[in-house]
Amino acid sequence: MQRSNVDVGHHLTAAATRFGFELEAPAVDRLRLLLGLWQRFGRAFNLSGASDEAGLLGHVLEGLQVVGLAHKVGYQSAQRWLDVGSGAGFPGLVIAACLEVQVTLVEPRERRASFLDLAVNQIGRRDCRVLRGHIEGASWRPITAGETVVAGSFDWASARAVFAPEVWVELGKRWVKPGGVVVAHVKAETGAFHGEVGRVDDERWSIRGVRGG
Ligand SMILES: C[S@@+](CC[C@H](N)C(=O)[O-])C[C@H]1O[C@@H](n2cnc3c(N)ncnc32)[C@H](O)[C@@H]1O
Repeated sequence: MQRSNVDVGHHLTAAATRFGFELEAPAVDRLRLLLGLWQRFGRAFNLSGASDEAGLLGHVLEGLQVVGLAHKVGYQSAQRWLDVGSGAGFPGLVIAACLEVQVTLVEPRERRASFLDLAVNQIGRRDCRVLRGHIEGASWRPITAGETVVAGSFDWASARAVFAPEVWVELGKRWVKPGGVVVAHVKAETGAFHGEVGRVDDERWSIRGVRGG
């Protein structure tokens, strides 16, 4: 079923309210723009997963849970956020659309990284950057020479569907500063992680924040 723009905006703002924050009009506009880009370019850039609006909205809503966690735990503008294995931009592009944090989106695959570049520019977030390469433990293996990313330098780190959650929580702690927060996506029934500082739940997925040492 095709929703009107009004419906989509209402759906997004209602979800944000459910996740404990107010989604402002510029963020709604950016998310609408992104939904258009995912639908238009999904096939050409080989972005895996849903390309219909209902499926995409599911991914966006899970990203809004992450934004809700950032509000709940307490983020500050201009903080540095690392999103590993962004793929089509989940949750990295949703974060860039909603929060005034500097997002570094890491994605090894060329066409996906090109799409992320395009999308970051289209939503007017040129302060965010897209890097092609792999995160391996606390090491960075670049594909594009000269691009660096330094372990222990981020305030927040997320990775959805890239590593097993318990592996990611330990790995992510190496990428955040002391006191930084690692964001994990887990099934709702998963027990609390050691050092967990907040969670935002929906029916299927639970987003957890774990404080780095
Ligand atoms: C299953 S997709 C998930 C994409 C997105 N996070 C999402 O939830 O839709 C995993 C992505 O992680 C990337 N990836 C895999 N291993 C990686 C690594 N070691 N460092 C950075 N990215 C990685 C892949 O290229 C792929 O785009």
